[in-house]
Amino acid sequence: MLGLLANNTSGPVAVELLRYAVPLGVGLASAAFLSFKISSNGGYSTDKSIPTVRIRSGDSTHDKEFNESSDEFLTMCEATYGPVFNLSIYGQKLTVVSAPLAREVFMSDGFSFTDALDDVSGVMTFMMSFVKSNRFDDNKMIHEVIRENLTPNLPLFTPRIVKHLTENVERDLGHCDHKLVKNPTLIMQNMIAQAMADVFMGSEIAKDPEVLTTFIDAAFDFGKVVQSGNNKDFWKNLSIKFKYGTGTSPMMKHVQVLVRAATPVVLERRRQEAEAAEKGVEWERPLDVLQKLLDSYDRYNFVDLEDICGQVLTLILASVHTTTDTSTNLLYYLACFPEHAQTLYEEQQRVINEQAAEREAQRQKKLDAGEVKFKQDFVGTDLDPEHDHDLAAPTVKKLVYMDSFVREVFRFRIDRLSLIHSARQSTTLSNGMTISKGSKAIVNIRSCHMNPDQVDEAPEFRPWRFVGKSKAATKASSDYLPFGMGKHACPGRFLAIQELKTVGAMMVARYSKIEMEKPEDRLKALLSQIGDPVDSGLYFTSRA
Ligand code: HEM
Repeated sequence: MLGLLANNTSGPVAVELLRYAVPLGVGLASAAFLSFKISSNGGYSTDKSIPTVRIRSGDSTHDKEFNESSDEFLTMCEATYGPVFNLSIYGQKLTVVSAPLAREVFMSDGFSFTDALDDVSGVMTFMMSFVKSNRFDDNKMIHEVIRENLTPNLPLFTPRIVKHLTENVERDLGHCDHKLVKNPTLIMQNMIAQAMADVFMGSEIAKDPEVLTTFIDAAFDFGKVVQSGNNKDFWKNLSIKFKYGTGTSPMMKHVQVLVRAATPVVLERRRQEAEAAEKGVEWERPLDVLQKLLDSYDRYNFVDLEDICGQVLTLILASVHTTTDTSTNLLYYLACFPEHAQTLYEEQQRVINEQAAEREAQRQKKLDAGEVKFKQDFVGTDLDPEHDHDLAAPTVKKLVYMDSFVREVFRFRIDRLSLIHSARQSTTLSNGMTISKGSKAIVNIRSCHMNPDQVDEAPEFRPWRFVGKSKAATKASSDYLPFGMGKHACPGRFLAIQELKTVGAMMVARYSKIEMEKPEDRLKALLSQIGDPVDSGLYFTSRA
């Protein structure tokens, strides 16, 4: 069934490895997960006006109290100490910044998420080992490439994404009669990797089984290095630089897979482009990120194809694992709230029926006007009746209940403390407190997502709360931070949400029931974080 997967991602080992995979879109990698990698770097702000929360007698840190009930503990801290306070938690000394000041952490240039990630894991040295250009640009190039090329072309990418998702779900899940899938992540990762491979490298290269394996395994291999201890330790860091700074990075094998698969395709594209130029006709540029990078060769001073494939690898690390994790989590929400799955199904039926009727009306209009002679002349055109019921981009856009559901899942499933930022310079918040240079601020996401002033009945999962509001699942704001916000807000969120909504729509269309294998794990499933897979499998039952 999952024949294309490499051995190490197709069994229980994969689940274990998930714990260690830290993709670049590390917003999801919880502070708890990163904790064991840091001991003394940074620390809390030296500003004396920031209170330090008293440690409970008998404890040596705040971990135990936090773990007993993070909501209660954080509410108590805010009530007693105000929105900014210091904690000794996750093996670190962190300054917690809560709403309404949390947004300032994202909006100020004084704070960096990437620096914090590097501080706790030494990840940048490793990242630098497989790209040759744009190394210290603070993700500017990759951000631009996504913003200017990928996001605006999403409507064109959507049919290809849908095709891969559909093919995969039909092959790996198919018709089910209360079929137990022990590890739905494996199905999701295959689907997402294939769709991403098509978008990033183009349809032809995406067919290559080794490329697909790279899309799946890269984050695991990356995680294995990044998780291996306190990389900021001087000797450890030096050894990482020595080991991975010289082209011997374990990621290079993935770059080489991409280079090998891309080389003939790129040569053929060059040939076609030259031929078109010779004939004076316009060459129809292939639609994928690879082509966009090739076209931007001079703009970004890329060094060679290996460099370009290294940049694609960065994108893979940011996208595949994060989107796989959230798609899998979405399935658990559908299982936990079957009554809402029915509403989502009905919405989809309605929207698709409207689409089909609209297309039929357009065909009729053309026939009436004599623009098209016979009905069968529409076959193979944009108005081919075969595609009347497809999930096209405008259709996915109209799934407002699905959008609200997805946003509510992200809101509800928050990691209470997350998105650590390093202070690049001393920065004074609007309440007068200063986060001193070199210290670490962590965002109290609970105070943002569960803020009773902004969110009605915040502790409740209310999936339709955003319907009719201008709060799309892609829209970052101070009460919705799964993608961060401000200048560095995740540029891939438009693609990620498009895929998530499509996965959700496909699943409710195909399966009348998705159920938890172990209903007692319900709460864990709802609140599980990346790298912390749920123990319970899922049962699937097809619609009649
Ligand atoms: C559900 C899936 C995803 C989640 C939850 C997620 C989350 C995040 C978060 C929290 C950040 C940090 C934002 C900050 O610094 O404030 C981030 C950054 C980033 N993400 Fe995503 N991401 C996802 C998918 C993707 C995808 C599909 C792509 C690529 C197509 C991508 C590319 C990036 C890049 C390049 C950055 C760095 C941006 C910068 O530093 O300017 N992500 N992501």
